[in-house]
Amino acid sequence: MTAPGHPATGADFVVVANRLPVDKKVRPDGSVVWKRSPGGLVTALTPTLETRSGAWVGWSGSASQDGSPEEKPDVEGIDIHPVPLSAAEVEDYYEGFSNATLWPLFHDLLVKPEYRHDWWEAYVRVNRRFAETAASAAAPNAMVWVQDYQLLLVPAMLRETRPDLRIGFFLHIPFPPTELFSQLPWRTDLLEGLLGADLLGFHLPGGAENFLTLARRLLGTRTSNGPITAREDFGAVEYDGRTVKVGSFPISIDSADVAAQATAAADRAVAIRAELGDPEVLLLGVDRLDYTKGIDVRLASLERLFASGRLDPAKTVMVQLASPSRERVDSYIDMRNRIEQMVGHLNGKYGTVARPPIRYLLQPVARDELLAYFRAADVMLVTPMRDGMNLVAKEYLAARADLGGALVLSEFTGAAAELGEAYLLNPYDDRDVDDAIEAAVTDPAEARRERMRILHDQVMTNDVDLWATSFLDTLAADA
Ligand SMILES: Nc1ncnc2c1ncn2[C@@H]1O[C@H](COP(=O)(O)OP(=O)(O)O)[C@@H](O)[C@H]1O
Ligand SMILES: O=P(O)(O)OC[C@H]1O[C@H](O[C@H]2O[C@H](CO)[C@@H](O)[C@H](O)[C@H]2O)[C@H](O)[C@@H](O)[C@@H]1O
Repeated sequence: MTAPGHPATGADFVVVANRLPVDKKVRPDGSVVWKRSPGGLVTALTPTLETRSGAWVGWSGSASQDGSPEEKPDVEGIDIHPVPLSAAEVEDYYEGFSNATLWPLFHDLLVKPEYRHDWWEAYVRVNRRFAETAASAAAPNAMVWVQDYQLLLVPAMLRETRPDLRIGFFLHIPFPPTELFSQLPWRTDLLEGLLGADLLGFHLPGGAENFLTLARRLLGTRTSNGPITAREDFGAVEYDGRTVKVGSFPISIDSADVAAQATAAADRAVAIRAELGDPEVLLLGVDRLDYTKGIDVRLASLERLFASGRLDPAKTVMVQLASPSRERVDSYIDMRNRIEQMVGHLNGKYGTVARPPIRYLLQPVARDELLAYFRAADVMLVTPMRDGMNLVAKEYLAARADLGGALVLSEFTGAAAELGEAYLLNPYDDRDVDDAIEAAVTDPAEARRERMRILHDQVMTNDVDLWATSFLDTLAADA
């Protein structure tokens, strides 16, 4: 049956995400090129997008002239539907409400969120545009999968016009406890927006449980109270005559592909170590430059370890590969200045002209080069104050099919829930951070190898295909 107000044709499976799987680049001469972005989400969903008739609704990553319609890029196997954003909407919806209100609030208030009604109005307007584009792209009774905190209102907006659709939503960042979420002047609207979905997915059971508590306290809805476990036991909210299923689906990576590519990069890994002067210990950090990632935590720890002689700066090199992110948001500008000051301080104090202990790049690194770094590093430093999952940790483990290396991992990442054999640390406890890094450097080789064997197997078994399939099977199950 065709529901009124939408086309009889269209895609059976529609992904709705803030970003498209391609980025628009405008050349100096004004011509436009679209570059495929090799993100995990695209890799995970490509098989489903190709086997069903699949569409992707999202933003190109650049402001369009006056918000006028974007041309449609050609991507094999996926029908792309760009959602145009004007320069003002990029400021208010993306940099503002998404990344200066929701992002810090959902990451434990690491910086103070700003609550601005003009940003909220832009967020509602842009969410409606995403919902309308998705509604016109979807075939009758299609499955629509909405992604992340930029689009919290889309599920209810879609249901309003397209009650025939099966709607899933996945949150890629932590879901905060009621006490934090309730700071939002628009808390009820956002909660009702999410409850438009049939299935709500979170990385961890804790996020799903926070959501159930919130729905109960804020809307007085009936909710389940049994335990939630990853991919197996689900919660439920009774809302508006429907049951909304709530579950935990920890995301992962294309593990086999990362392992194969990293193995192929083994020679380059040797060359990287040589370029760095063949240090005794090579430490590595790889992050978007974000205040949640704890880049400052690891630099401060190195300072203490060098100062106390627990690590020798003449024998140690730390490479920090940072990719620029949200560069016009104040808290990101502050963070960048702080990190760059710390790098300069450490090199000034503990380096020689020929050999600074910290090598810092602020630019995205090509995929094959990144995998060679993973393969070269003795210790991977993943020290976020808070992180929904952290795919870097999983990429490092998959890259170490040789069972070399060691992973230092913050307990405050989603990944830590699955990776108990890592050198876990509390990033708020200086001594714990120092001890974990020192142990990862100095533990006997056999002990480190045994940890890596377990961790590598874990990531090879639980890959991104399991994430996507388990979510979509659960969404389809009660249709
Ligand atoms: N400097 C960099 N160069 C290239 N890719 C990077 C860089 N830093 C991070 N990445 C990639 O970006 C992704 C980051 O994912 P994740 O760790 O989950 O955090 P987030 O999505 O919050 O940035 C990973 O795939 C990682 O390899
Ligand atoms: O789109 P940007 O503003 O450039 O930001 C990049 C992405 O950052 C966030 O990533 C999260 O998702 C990862 C995969 O689930 C997870 O491992 C990580 O912990 C999260 O921080 C954000 O949620 C995405 O929407 C952004 O595209």
